[in-house]
Amino acid sequence: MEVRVKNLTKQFGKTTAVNHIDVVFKDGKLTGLLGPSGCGKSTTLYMIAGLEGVTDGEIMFGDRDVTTLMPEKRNIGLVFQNYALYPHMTVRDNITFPLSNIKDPETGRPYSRAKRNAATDEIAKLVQIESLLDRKPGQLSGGQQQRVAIARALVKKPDVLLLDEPLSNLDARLRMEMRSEIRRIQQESKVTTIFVTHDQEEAMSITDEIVLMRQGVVQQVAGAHEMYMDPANSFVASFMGNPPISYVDVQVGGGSAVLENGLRLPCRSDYAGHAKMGIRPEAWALGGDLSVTLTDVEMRGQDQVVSFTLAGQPVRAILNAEEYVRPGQEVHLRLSEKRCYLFNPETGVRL
Ligand SMILES: Nc1ncnc2c1ncn2[C@@H]1O[C@H](COP(=O)(O)OP(=O)(O)OP(=O)(O)O)[C@@H](O)[C@H]1O
Repeated sequence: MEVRVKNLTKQFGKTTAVNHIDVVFKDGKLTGLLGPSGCGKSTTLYMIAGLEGVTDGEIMFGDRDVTTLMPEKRNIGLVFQNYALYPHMTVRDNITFPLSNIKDPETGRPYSRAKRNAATDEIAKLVQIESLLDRKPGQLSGGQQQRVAIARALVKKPDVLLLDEPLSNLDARLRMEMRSEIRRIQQESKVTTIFVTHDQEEAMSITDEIVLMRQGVVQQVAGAHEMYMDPANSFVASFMGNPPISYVDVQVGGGSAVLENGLRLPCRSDYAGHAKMGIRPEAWALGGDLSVTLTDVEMRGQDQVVSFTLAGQPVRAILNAEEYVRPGQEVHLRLSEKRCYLFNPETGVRL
């Protein structure tokens, strides 16, 4: 089911947590709600869930206006970072629990035991916890508990699945595993899913589309590839990618970008004038005619991240690790113009 928010706004006293946003969360897709701490992503999710009232705006699930509906009337599944399973109940009873609160739409009466069990078995198979159904949550690993929480959120076949930083309590290895599991479960169940995270890599790796927010305002809505390759502004360019993009002040014109010290970088653009030039770290390669002195080298195995300055401004580059380089060394680099972007120096808007 498509989720559409129009002019959605949340004010907490003087703080505008969410500032007049318009977003369409596509039917059957996994959308990441991404941004730094405090940008309003959880507040947006809570308003969609009905856990937080709206100050202004509308929330539509398909043709249904749910803006003022109680959470239990919205047919949503929710998963938070602390899974809040019932410790005294078995895994089976935890998963079945949401069905004990609602009526079977086919009969208009409470779900029969047989139907509850069948729904639980089906969802346990989907999230691969069939062998754990008789255990208590305390007898499960963190990843297994999170699978149970997802099963519990999906058992009543919600129209929308809402996940609030569901992986942040897991260790790094488990997080990677559960990332791909959430992707698989979402693709198999085809439930429209909104996934809150502050981790750009997590958002890029599993989502169909990313909504990137800053200070309550949506900066860009795009798939991971487009958002990385074609950022709308310098905030987006800086937020996506690790190591982050570097910036140098330039004067653009005649096929070049000229730095303050007179250094010329290739730059074909229709724009002429002062700009902030963003250079992705992978834009650089060894072997070229630009001479720089390395200030730092971080060996990562498959490649190495080096630092240097251009006209006094710090720049980071990812280089092939085959050639051994060290701090203090002078190296010759070339720049791929395709991975450079021009931004308005005041507003950060892409030129
Ligand atoms: N109940 C509240 N009362 C007052 N201010 C709040 C409340 N909840 C959130 N805020 C404020 O609203 C803004 C957005 O908060 P929100 O939790 O939505 O951000 P977030 O992007 O989810 O951040 P995080 O990743 O840290 O959870 C912040 O400035 C926060 O301090």
